[in-house]
Amino acid sequence: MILVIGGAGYIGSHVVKDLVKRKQVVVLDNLSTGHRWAVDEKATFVEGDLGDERVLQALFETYPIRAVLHFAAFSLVGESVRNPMKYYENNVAATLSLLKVMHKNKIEKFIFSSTAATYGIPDVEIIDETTPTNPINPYGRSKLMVEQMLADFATSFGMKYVVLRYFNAAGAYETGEIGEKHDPETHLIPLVLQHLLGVQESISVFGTDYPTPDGTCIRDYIHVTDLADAHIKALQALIDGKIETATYNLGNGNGYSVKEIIETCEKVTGRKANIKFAERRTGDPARLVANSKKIERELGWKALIGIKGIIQSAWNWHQLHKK
Ligand SMILES: NC(=O)c1ccc[n+]([C@@H]2O[C@H](COP(=O)([O-])OP(=O)(O)OC[C@H]3O[C@@H](n4cnc5c(N)ncnc54)[C@H](O)[C@@H]3O)[C@@H](O)[C@H]2O)c1
Ligand SMILES: O=c1ccn([C@@H]2O[C@H](COP(=O)(O)OP(=O)(O)O[C@H]3O[C@H](CO)[C@@H](O)[C@H](O)[C@H]3O)[C@@H](O)[C@H]2O)c(=O)[nH]1
Repeated sequence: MILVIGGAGYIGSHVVKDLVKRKQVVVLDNLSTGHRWAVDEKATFVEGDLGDERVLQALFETYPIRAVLHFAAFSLVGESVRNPMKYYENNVAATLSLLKVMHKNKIEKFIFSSTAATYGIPDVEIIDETTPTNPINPYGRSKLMVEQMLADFATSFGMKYVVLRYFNAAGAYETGEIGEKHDPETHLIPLVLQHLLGVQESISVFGTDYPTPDGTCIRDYIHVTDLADAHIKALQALIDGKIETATYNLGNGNGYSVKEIIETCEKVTGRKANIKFAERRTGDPARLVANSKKIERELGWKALIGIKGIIQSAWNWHQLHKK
């Protein structure tokens, strides 16, 4: 059985949908940002907090858990700058409780949702896993701290883990059952699409003076189903003993500026956006683009869906669930 913490959230619920086809799954989620309806009905659902050691102990005693996938976190760059305490408490302190209870129960296999935000402002165009980590906001630092704890737990306690550093997740499940629903929404692609559906009056571009060709921030967008596939492959490799510890980037390898994303959304939807140019958002690096060749080489994973497919699938989801 596999324990998925944060499995009611956007990325976690997509991984659960694919995982239940292969394994028995129990989801722990406190529903702080996730949704009960997003959890596949084949998974067992437990409502509870990651930081509650009694809840975790009960889970490990009740279910024969072989591995843990850990998605639960707060993950908004801007919010982390305004309220770092919230981030260190949930992302670091609560995760330490989890690792402690896992160690006590001799659960060794762990997959961790990390982020491109651990790299900060890299001095290379394309980021690989050897690029130095130097996060510039509390969110990125909170994720890097957990990565460092994992390395120490591996050295001292023999923990086996895979750190997956996602770049910008977007898109929805192909059946339209689940997709991205954050409240409030802060991510670029869903906000542009909600605007094009008439839910928001305009779309703001945060910063036009970045050192990029058109002055707006560049990101590498990765389809949530591609992310799910990476988790399935990483989990299997851990279970098979093919890898003991590893850190992988997960991106498409192509960067798109905020302006390019808005233009692609206009093309996919056939609608015109009302764009407002605004100040920079604190904590945003100018450019984050991945080299994900390491996981391709070692686990045979590759992103299959490009930017148009990502936006098309998100558009299908938003149209279906406008209300
Ligand atoms: N969305 C992205 O583009 C992106 C990119 C890089 C990394 N990540 C990481 O991926 C993970 C999932 O992101 P997401 O976009 O799906 O976020 P999300 O907010 O949709 O999902 C997080 C889930 O964790 C749950 N949760 C949070 N704190 C909890 C706690 N203390 N106890 C139990 N459950 C708790 C929430 O209720 C939610 O269901 C996060 O760790 C995030 O940092 C996301
Ligand atoms: O209304 C908006 C919203 C966003 N942006 C910009 O669009 C880009 C992408 O922003 P967003 O979609 O909010 O994603 P990021 O801030 O890049 O962060 C996401 O991607 C990171 C990995 O790169 C993850 O770690 C985070 O959890 C996840 O929220 C940034 O330059 C934003 O400033 C706008 O210009 N207008």
